[in-house]
Amino acid sequence: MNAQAAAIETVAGVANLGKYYGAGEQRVVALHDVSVGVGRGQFTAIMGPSGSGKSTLMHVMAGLDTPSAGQVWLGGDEISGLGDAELTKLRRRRIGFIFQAFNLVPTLDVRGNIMLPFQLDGKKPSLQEMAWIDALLNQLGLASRLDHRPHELSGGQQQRVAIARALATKPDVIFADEPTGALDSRTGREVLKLLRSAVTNSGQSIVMVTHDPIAASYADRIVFLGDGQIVADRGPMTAEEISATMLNLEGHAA
Ligand SMILES: Nc1ncnc2c1ncn2[C@@H]1O[C@H](COP(=O)(O)OP(=O)(O)OP(=O)(O)O)[C@@H](O)[C@H]1O
Repeated sequence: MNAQAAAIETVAGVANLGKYYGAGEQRVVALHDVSVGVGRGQFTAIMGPSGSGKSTLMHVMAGLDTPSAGQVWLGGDEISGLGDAELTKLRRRRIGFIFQAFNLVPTLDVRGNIMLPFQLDGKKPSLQEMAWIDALLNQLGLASRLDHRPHELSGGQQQRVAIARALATKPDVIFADEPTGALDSRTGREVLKLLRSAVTNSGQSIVMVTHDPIAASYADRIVFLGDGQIVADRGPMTAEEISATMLNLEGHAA
């Protein structure tokens, strides 16, 4: 893949990415020569067996970790080579995160958690941004919970707060790491529908790491990793087709 072309057509991408840990006998190749671009306004799932490099790829794409080799792009900007301070600013302004464990601030209520990205960036939301946040709160069924702290909410409600927080700033891309991993299957499906709707109805770009075939079946595209490399890159698939592909990959790895 041509890195420059990827930068023009994609909202986030990596070119010839390598991530290595340790040296000599201890050397672990987490990712080797991975090139992939994530489409703007698309829901992309990253799947693969345990240890295949999913989290590492997500962390490097999101500027949470630095590459050992290759380039990383966010929109038209190369972010590989940026220092910690610049990466922190970039993550605050241009990237949203949704984690398996929700990662809400326990001492802040729902409103405080959703406003956090603005606060950390030292700015007040504009009137337009406030209107968008109000619409999100209504859509996510959180309007009557604004004064509640995370421990007063169910897991599904907490994840909805995390989704609202991620969507509030309309980031270039949202990275979701096993967003349904801590939820029962019914609540998990509700969360997946919300993510799907953010892509379909609001044009948000989402990259989701998961090993749940049902979660990945909500995506427009599924990138399969095996042993630190991309082994398949597909359009939408059913959960059954995804399970079969995973079994095949795990069979090869065994
Ligand atoms: N800090 C580290 N030091 C050494 N090796 C690491 C480190 N982080 C990850 N690895 C190794 O890199 C490889 C990829 O790990 P990664 O966590 O990206 O996989 P994964 O596909 O997300 O796995 P899982 O589904 O189990 O979370 C694994 O072999 C892992 O042991």
